[in-house]
Amino acid sequence: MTESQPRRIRIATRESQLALWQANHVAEQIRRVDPECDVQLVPMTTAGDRDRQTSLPQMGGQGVFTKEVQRAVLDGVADIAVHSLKDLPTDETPGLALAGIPPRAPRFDALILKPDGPQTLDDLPPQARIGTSSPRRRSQLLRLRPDFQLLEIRGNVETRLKKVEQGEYDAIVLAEAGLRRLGLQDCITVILAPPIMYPAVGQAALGIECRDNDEYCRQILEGLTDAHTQAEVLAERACLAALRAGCHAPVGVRSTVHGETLTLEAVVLSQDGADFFQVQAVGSTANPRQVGIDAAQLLIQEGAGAVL
Ligand SMILES: NCc1[nH]cc(CCC(=O)O)c1CC(=O)O
Repeated sequence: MTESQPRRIRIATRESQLALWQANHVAEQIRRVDPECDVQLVPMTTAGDRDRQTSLPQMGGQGVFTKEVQRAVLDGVADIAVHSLKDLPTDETPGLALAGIPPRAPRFDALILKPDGPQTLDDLPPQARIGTSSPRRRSQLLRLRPDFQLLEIRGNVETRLKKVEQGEYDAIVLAEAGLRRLGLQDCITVILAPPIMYPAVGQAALGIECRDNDEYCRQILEGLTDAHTQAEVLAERACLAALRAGCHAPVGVRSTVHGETLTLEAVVLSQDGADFFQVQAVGSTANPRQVGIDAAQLLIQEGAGAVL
């Protein structure tokens, strides 16, 4: 990087409230590491934002929130792309590098119950109506309570909260991280942590991509990266990739780092929650991908391939 040249980073982002919060957050971090850098946002609409009716798996799934944002960086309309890592397909995109992985927020799921009804999962009546379109959340809830009615829900976080407030659902499940970022954490009734509910691969983490030959951006993004989070999410993503399952598969994970030891627990469920496969792989933070591959192999050995 030449010190005398004016520096600029244009951030491609979806224009949802959550995506804008995340992009602004990254902009602030960049300004902190390079106060001379002119940081701008380039908001855009993605396929996933345009079509709010179709369920995500039906839309062809992979990359509905990320493709356009990546395209802007590849085309040179922007310099970096900020994604919810959970929504970013595990297949590498030629020309782009996943160079920035900032510290992860609280990663569990949150249960939001109708204010005037029961206030725990166990107290919900038979056949309670639960709004979630995520196969991972549906399967894990059905494993506990096969009687629940799992119903599709789409729309942004605020729309979904309104639907449970108005009684269209008895409960909904959303990521704690997204609610916190939007300042909506007060609506959370209970946190659903393992072994009740394993979070998604990459949940609560951000992934920042740049063009793979952009040395300035790579250096900046490496400066925003948290080694601990990076080791966890690389293991989680390697597991999902090795299972050849997408972000809509009923796969949950919990990774932990202690010193140089990386542990990955992974679960795979059938859609109805009746079949449940659970494994644990342990390895080194120096080779996180291997831990993910090992976990996937264990799952396949256990027979999880039959439900993926
Ligand atoms: N698939 C939508 C999505 N992508 C990222 C988040 C929340 C933030 C995160 O988990 O990183 C959400 C909403 C949700 O799952 O409640």
